[in-house]
Amino acid sequence: MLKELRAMMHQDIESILYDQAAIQQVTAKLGKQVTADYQGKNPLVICVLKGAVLFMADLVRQIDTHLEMDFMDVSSYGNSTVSSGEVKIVKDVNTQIAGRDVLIVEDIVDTGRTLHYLVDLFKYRQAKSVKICTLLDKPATRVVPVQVDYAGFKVPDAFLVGYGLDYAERYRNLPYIGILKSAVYQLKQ
Ligand SMILES: O=P(O)(O)OC[C@H]1O[C@H](OP(=O)(O)OP(=O)(O)O)[C@H](O)[C@@H]1O
Ligand SMILES: Nc1nc2[nH]cnc2c(=O)[nH]1
Repeated sequence: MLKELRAMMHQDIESILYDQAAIQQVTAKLGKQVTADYQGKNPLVICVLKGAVLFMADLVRQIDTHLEMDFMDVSSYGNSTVSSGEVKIVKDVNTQIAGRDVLIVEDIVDTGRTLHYLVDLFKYRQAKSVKICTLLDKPATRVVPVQVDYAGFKVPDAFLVGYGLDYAERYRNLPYIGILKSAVYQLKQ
């Protein structure tokens, strides 16, 4: 049953960009960089739900310093492949931000709106520092500027799913990252 569902989801994928091995390799590299930069700092590592949850789980296991974790749920795409332009907080963090070294963990930076909003928010809350670690960076579609401190892969201008990334809440559980066939969403938008 699980295999059949996986095969059905796979039929909607145009091509696989990064398989599990590639994701694991780049995550280990990012973990080493973060480890080196945050020695003795006890960073507050904030996962941006829902897309970044798988990356966060793998990344923190590659970071070799004390750290704290928190989770923020923000959304701007709904069931569309196009940003609504409005970032909505669905769930805020529970931790006091003032004085903390904040590391935001994202699955993808696309228009940059989500991260621009979050960086401003954490600076307003007087974080000591705010940095961004994203698995995927799509620079061609940037609308607002964002300084990405750690990036796994630079990706082309295509709608990606898998390994946490969804279309209409589907495909997050694919173990790889692929380009979604446009036929899947063209009729629905
Ligand atoms: O750079 P941007 O254009 O703002 O896009 C990036 C954001 O879009 C996705 O989240 P989405 O709003 O789809 O919510 P989700 O993580 O719950 O899927 C992704 O997880 C990022 O948070
Ligand atoms: N699933 C998914 N969500 C996104 N949010 C911003 N860009 C993307 C993308 O390419 N795929």
